[in-house]
Amino acid sequence: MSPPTSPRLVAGVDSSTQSCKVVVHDADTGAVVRHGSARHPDGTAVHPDRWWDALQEAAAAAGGLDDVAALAVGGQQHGMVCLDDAGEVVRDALLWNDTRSAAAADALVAELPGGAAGWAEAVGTVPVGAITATKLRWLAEHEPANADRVAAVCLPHDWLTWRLLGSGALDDLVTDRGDASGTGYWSTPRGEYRTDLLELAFGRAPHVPRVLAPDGTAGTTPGGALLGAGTGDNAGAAIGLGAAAGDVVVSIGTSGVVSAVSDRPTADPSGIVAGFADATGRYLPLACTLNAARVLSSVARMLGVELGALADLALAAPSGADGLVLVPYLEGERTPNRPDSAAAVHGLELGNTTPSHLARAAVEGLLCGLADGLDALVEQGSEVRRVLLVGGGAQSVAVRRIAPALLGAPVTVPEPAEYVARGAARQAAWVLAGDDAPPEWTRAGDATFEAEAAPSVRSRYAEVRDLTARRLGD
Ligand SMILES: Nc1ncnc2c1ncn2[C@@H]1O[C@H](COP(=O)(O)OP(=O)(O)O)[C@@H](O)[C@H]1O
Ligand SMILES: O=C(CO)[C@@H](O)[C@H](O)COP(=O)(O)O
Repeated sequence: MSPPTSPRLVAGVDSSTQSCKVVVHDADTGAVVRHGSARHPDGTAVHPDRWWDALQEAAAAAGGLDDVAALAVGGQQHGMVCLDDAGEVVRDALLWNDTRSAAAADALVAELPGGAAGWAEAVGTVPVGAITATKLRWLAEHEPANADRVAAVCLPHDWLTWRLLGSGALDDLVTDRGDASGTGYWSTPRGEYRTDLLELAFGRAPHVPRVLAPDGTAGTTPGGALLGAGTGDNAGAAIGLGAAAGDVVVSIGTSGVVSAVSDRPTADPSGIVAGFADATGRYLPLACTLNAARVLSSVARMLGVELGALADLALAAPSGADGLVLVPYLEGERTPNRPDSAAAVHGLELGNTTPSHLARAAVEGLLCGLADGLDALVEQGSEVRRVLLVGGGAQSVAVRRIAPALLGAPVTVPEPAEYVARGAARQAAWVLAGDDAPPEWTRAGDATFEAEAAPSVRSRYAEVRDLTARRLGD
């Protein structure tokens, strides 16, 4: 009898806003073999070395990567990583949720002929403070000495892939179409860089990463593992979930995201739907809010309870919280574009001033913002057969139960797993196999939630969502 053979292993990395997760999978079946994670620092400007440190810590916690045949990195989108001509980081990266470039975004929208519609046609997305191009404009205007040092600009997953490659040569920087499509200077409909828009934003065109095909390889790590192209975290989640036509993915992490894979690019001049690309050669129209899981943790802190108790409180109040509405713009907001707004509570009456009502209003406010994004996605042509709910916030039983009523569709909660890391690992397995399509990895353990639609909760939220105070900032 021949001895049992060990499975071939692949790893996926999710370098997200709050943490880094490393998951090692069986390349053939997708089964999780081992995993580890490490925290990222708080804040919206972070030195990329901290992501590298967290990746090392998470990989060690996952039992190391020495026996892994291939790996790929999924990462938070849009963050501006600037390198000088020696490959040194010029300044802390400005993350997707850093809103200091909101005025630069307005200026860039005004400067392109056609304004918002012109940008939507050109690259698929109307720039807001999240988009990399606006951060470059901010840098050029506010830190000219740093701007002068910039030889190359890339994104978090590009930089980590480059560090894993280890050559240190700027020419070895690579990205993929999923993450490139969030820069504001790569055209989703045309599949190529718009160097003219990079120059418009920054005044000149620094070196940018080569865009690999979805099954392309960045090379080999010094340890001998094949490196996949990697992608942005939302494209990573879509491939990790195996999202198909009619599936809408709602992710409640640091950001709130509603996205759907599509065979055609979108161009939404309202700016609500960002016309991104996915990690398989298709498209990923997406609406992203700045305020998601942290709405729940913040309100839990206000009420002095844990997240589980917050969910119980929310479920103890009636639908609509007897008129209490929480508009959750704790960090300003991106969709809708309200970078200067603070959060608000409306509709206080003697009868609804209980912890339970506030907890309910927090869950409903968070979900109403995502439901607005879902409506916009449908207007852009996405079909909704079911909603797949993922991210840390999907662990909340209140979110699971209330989401179908506000999103207007059955909500499927896949078995808790790191779907971004799984997507990156599936991409790595695809590169390793050299096949035409990613390997078939099956998922088990979906739970489905249904509820009667609650249009009155949506309309009460819509009445007050623009009634907010100005944000004083941090
Ligand atoms: N049971 C829960 N209820 C509500 N929020 C939760 C729960 N479990 C985790 N979270 C939140 O999920 C967030 C982390 O989710 P994750 O998807 O990993 O975020 P990110 O990818 O942005 O780092 C944290 O803000 C955490 O508080
Ligand atoms: O900016 C976007 C999408 O456009 C965010 O979704 C970021 O990609 C960060 O994601 P999380 O850390 O919340 O997963």
